[in-house]
Amino acid sequence: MGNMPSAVKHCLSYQHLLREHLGVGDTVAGALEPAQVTQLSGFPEYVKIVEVGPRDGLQNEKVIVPTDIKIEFINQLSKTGLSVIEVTSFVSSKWVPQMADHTEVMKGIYQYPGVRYPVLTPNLQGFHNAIAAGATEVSVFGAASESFSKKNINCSIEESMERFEAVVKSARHINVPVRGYVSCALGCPYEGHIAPEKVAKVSKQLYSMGCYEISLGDTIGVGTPGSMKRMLESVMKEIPLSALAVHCHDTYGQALANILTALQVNPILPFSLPLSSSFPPSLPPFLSPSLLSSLPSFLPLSLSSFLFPSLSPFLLFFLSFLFPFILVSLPTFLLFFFSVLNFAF
Ligand SMILES: CC(C)(COP(=O)([O-])OP(=O)([O-])OC[C@H]1O[C@@H](n2cnc3c(N)ncnc32)[C@H](O)[C@@H]1OP(=O)([O-])[O-])[C@@H](O)C(=O)NCCC(=O)NCCSC(=O)C[C@@](C)(O)CC(=O)[O-]
Repeated sequence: MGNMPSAVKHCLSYQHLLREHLGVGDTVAGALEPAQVTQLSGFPEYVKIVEVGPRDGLQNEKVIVPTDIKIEFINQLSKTGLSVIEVTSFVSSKWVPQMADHTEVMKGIYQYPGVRYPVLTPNLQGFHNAIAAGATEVSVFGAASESFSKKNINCSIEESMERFEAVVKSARHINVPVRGYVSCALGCPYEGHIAPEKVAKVSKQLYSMGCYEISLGDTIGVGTPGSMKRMLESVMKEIPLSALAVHCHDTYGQALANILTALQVNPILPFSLPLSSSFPPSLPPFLSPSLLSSLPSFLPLSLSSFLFPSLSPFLLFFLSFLFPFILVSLPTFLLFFFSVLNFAF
């Protein structure tokens, strides 16, 4: 799509998605016919959003963001109604200098009641540092690709599992919940295609050792609805859907399509995807994050490096099925109102 701004690309793929996958014409969600709204039913009632901007977003910034700005950023995010904000990584500053201020950030933020602030911990050293800095939830991060594991955390998948077991064991002693990431769930920058069975295997290992949620990362954004579906179907054979999350990078503008597919895979059971986008303070009231976080927990969703303008149509579309009453009843009410006026005068 050449130099088209990413927000426009998302809108285009959103329309494409409606047409191709849901049989809905050139329309926006707010203008769906009642029959089309019914077609969209079967989605989970709630999406849990795991905001990962302060970690996954800032770790990729060429210019290192000053610590006080990070703290302010996280404090502002906390006020939006998000229930989970990934704060930083307790990793080596030689590997990721952007996260070198992890301790200061963790100690500096205001931890709002009701908001959780997980941090990444690749090994016991990171875990102990995180706990000492005040972390109350951590995430281990493995990969379904050997090459990626070596490049990212300098060990094989097998070695990483041993390290993570040690972290989970220590965390359990002090009642600290642990999330598990599986990178390269839909493709690897070094190995290309990754078999869904490999993703399922690593996911199962993490879940079996005690990670309460497994976040399946499309690390380089090469996933498509088809590969997302195949991968999820494979992972779902090994671990319950209620323990799954997805983490979609939008590198090629496919994140919305992939998330929609994930939402459709099994609408009956609880589901979890992390959606790492920050909300602007001025959402329309019916799309407010506090509304999202107050709905029953069915689905966490993580979409990395996502901008609000591209998120908005998705949320509008996704939430519209929650409001068929509003969509249908407003025109009906107006018709009724005007026909009464007509009758009266
Ligand atoms: C895992 C290590 C540390 C292994 O790195 P290593 O060099 O193999 O570690 P080591 O155990 O041999 O120790 C070497 C040095 O590192 C230090 N060290 C050892 N551990 C730590 C620690 N926890 N915190 C701080 N320092 C640490 C240790 O103290 C020692 O220091 P020295 O004696 O040389 O001064 C390294 O590879 C690393 O830090 N990797 C970070 C990778 C990373 O953060 N990647 C980005 C996050 S993952 C991601 O973005 C994917 C995700 C989650 O978003 C999902 C998706 O999109 O797919």
